[in-house]
Amino acid sequence: MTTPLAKAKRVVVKIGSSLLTAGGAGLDRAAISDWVGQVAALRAKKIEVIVVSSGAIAEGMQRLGWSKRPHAVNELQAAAAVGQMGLVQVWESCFSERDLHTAQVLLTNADLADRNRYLNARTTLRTLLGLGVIPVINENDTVVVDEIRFGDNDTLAALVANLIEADALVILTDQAGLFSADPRKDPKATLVSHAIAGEAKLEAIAGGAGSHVGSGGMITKVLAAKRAARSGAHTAIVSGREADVLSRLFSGESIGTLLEAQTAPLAARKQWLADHLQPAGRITLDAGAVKALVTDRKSLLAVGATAVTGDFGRGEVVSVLGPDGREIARGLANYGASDVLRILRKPTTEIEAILGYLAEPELIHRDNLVVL
Ligand SMILES: Nc1ncnc2c1ncn2[C@@H]1O[C@H](COP(=O)(O)OP(=O)(O)O)[C@@H](O)[C@H]1O
Ligand SMILES: N[C@@H](CCC(=O)OP(=O)(O)O)C(=O)O
Repeated sequence: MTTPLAKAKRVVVKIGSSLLTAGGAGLDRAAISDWVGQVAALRAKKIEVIVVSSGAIAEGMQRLGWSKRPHAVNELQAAAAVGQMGLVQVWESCFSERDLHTAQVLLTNADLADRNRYLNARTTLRTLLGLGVIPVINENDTVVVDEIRFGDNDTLAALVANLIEADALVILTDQAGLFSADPRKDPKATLVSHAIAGEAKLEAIAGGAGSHVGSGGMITKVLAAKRAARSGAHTAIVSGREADVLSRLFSGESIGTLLEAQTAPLAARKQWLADHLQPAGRITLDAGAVKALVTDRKSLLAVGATAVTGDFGRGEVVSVLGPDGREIARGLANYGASDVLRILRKPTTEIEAILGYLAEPELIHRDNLVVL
């Protein structure tokens, strides 16, 4: 039986730090050259590939002679800046040996959180793919501080899969896949070969932190699969050391863990909303408004909003909370925070008299709202 990956036409391949640097010992050029050969074979089969490559910090540490990963953000940033040079040099030279062009794309959370920059990134990546170039993406570590970093590239890779509407996300790591428990700690752990992305039990078994070289561990991979599934992408978590791993995966062979996407793809706009990592504010609703949004699939009206926090402007993404404070939806606010405050609990017919204008009858229109 072949897996759904046999039909993939556009894929994101994420390679973790521990693999790329052979556990922290410096970039593993032979391994990179081998993956590049496999990517070239996929391209020859007309499969578009984007690589998300970690390893800048690990390579930077190696170059600077640091044996322990620093905690200070400025040191991590310095190591990333040093290491990124080595990382792209190796990717570039390995791809050019196979007559393929590469492009370095460094992204931050803020780039994907801003609609304009998100659209720019999407257009650029699509253009590169159209030109037959292999984009090599990493987080732009030097310009982000801890609170706004992705920190692990699993999340970034999932967002890239959403961004370009990939059919599949492959996460190459140092384990054979997702196990029933951390195999470093539990020798009896068994491989989960197939599951539905987003199943709650996956998060429970992936709880442990990662290796000392990588940062996310399995939990970020399982969450990345959930995120990727929102735009219909299946995720494979698999050992990068498996021979011909990419070629075999995309021939439909079952290797490692396949976390299948079941949900129909959301419209691109809604997907962007769902992936917004840092909404600019929060609007709390009463129970009636929660029902209108979740059950009746309606727009949000001011009459059902009871509180607002944050300093957002019209058109910005806000998080929508139920009376218990749990996030239930995200959407684009039709009014800025200070105006929302003035029209809380007010019927639509009173908005113009209170604010002196009526931007839209709804606080958030259904088309700009995604229930989580
Ligand atoms: N249930 C699990 N199955 C497999 N690996 C697990 C699990 N829970 C925790 N891990 C750990 O996650 C590590 C992989 O994460 P990480 O070190 O961040 O890798 P990468 O650099 O590839 O992102 C594994 O080496 C393993 O020790
Ligand atoms: N942007 C960072 C990646 C951080 C990281 O450790 O990611 P990962 O190994 O995928 O868990 C780097 O290049 O070092």
